[in-house]
Amino acid sequence: MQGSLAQRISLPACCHPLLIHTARDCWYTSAALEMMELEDKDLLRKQAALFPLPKGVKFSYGTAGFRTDAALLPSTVFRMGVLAALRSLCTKRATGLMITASHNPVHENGVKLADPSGGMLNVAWEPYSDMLANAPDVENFLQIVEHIVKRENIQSGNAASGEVLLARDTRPSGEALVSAARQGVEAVRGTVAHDMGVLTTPQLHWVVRSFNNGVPASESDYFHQLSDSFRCASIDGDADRLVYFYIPEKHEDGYSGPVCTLHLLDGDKIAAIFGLFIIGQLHILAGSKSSVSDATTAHKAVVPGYGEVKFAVVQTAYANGASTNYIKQVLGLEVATTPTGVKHLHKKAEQYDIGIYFEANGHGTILFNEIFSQWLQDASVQQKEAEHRQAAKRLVAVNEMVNQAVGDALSGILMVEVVLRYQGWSVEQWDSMYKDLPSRQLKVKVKDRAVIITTPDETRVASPSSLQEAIDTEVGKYKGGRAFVRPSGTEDVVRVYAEASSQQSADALAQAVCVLVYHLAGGVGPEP
Ligand SMILES: CC(=O)N[C@H]1[C@@H](OP(=O)(O)O)O[C@H](CO)[C@@H](O)[C@@H]1O
Ligand SMILES: [Mg+2]
Repeated sequence: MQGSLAQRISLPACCHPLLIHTARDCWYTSAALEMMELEDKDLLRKQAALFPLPKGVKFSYGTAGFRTDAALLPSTVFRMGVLAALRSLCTKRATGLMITASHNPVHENGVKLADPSGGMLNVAWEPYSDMLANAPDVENFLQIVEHIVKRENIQSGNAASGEVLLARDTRPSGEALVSAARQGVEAVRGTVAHDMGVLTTPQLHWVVRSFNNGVPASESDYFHQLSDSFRCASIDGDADRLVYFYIPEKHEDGYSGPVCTLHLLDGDKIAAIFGLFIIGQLHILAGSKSSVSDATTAHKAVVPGYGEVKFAVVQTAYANGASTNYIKQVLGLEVATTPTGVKHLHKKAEQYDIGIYFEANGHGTILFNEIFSQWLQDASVQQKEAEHRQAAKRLVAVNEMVNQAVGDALSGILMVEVVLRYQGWSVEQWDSMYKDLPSRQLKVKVKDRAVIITTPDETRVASPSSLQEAIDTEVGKYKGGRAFVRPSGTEDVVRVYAEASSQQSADALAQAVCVLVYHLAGGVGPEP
């Protein structure tokens, strides 16, 4: 840029402010500018005098703000407080000021400004930052402020019309620097500062943007927005059970009973998506063209170099019938059934090369047997086709990620997220793999729950036989009905489970079976 400083500053106000940018090595000295109101100037002068420029230092706004040893920064931060206030008055919207030196040593600190949009300070204003930060004395500083006010046509007012949101990182120097920034903001008449405390830089930017958009803008609103944009996972008290859920946009199941807008993706659905992912990888390894929806060919995964991979999903009688159908018929997988309780499911799953087991209530994991694990490890390196090596690698990764000692909600979440990402699915798409049959689970108190003896798979009562006959008659009244009872292994009750084609029917069937248990197996207390 050619021309003397005097020439440059006498350019008309409409010229691009970047022209002034070249003046950063010189001090602004024009007296030709109109003065701010006397009282505004007095306040600024008084406050600015508290923050003298350290000797022999030259500041530069750099890529995204000033950054240096924290001890050198109070004057710069004060002045940036003033600039943030001017920018706010100019735009008639809130701006932001962040005190941070990011990853740099703790004795350093820095300041950067956020524009009303929530983005970085408008580059056209960066030259002002440099000029203000380097003004050698108070009078010079005031002249630059006057210049900005005039050039940007800033109307300072009596009413608080400017707002600056301040935040800092956790450095020990942060609090004092925020105080300097606040004094800078409030030295500009009509402007107030809001201290938002410790925030990350992007949080401060988000807060500024939200504030200006008139939406809730606190730190907790930030976290709510983040968490609300996920659908949710729920883990139980000791983190060995996992379910997902989401609230759909609109309630579409037509159920007229108690309002329930929550969609639950339970252990059955987790087993289904894990099954889908694993059979997909086995098909790749098998070089099979069959798709998961081609049940007739999908049944067996015969992998060259290994043979048939024994792969099954293990469930209990509580698995929703729709999940069992889906896993068998759509995924083409073997489904094995065991009595309730992880100890039974785990033992069964160990009988396969890969065994997925899940109880509907979210207990479950995936087991790989040792020989197959070793084969996968080798295959991930030795398979000729890159696609086959990749499929083996994915299974090796699953083998390492899942907790094979017992069901583990934390590793389960990671596994679900990985598979959703691999499939490119939302939680809603996952949910739509199949639609749960309406079901109801109830419990009945009896004198002695041990009077009920079930078949090994717990789906039928072996004794008293009159109870099973009565249940069969009741089930026969409901289209697609299924019901079973069993003594709980953890509570002093008999559990009743019913499924039917509508929620009303499932409720009615469960209720009717409760009454049968009460009468035929020594119910106590009032009739259910
Ligand atoms: C229907 C049901 O949810 N039963 C639960 C419950 O067993 P019961 O035997 O049904 O009380 O607690 C077990 C231990 O937590 C769990 O494994 C099982 O799934
Ligand atoms: Mg638990």
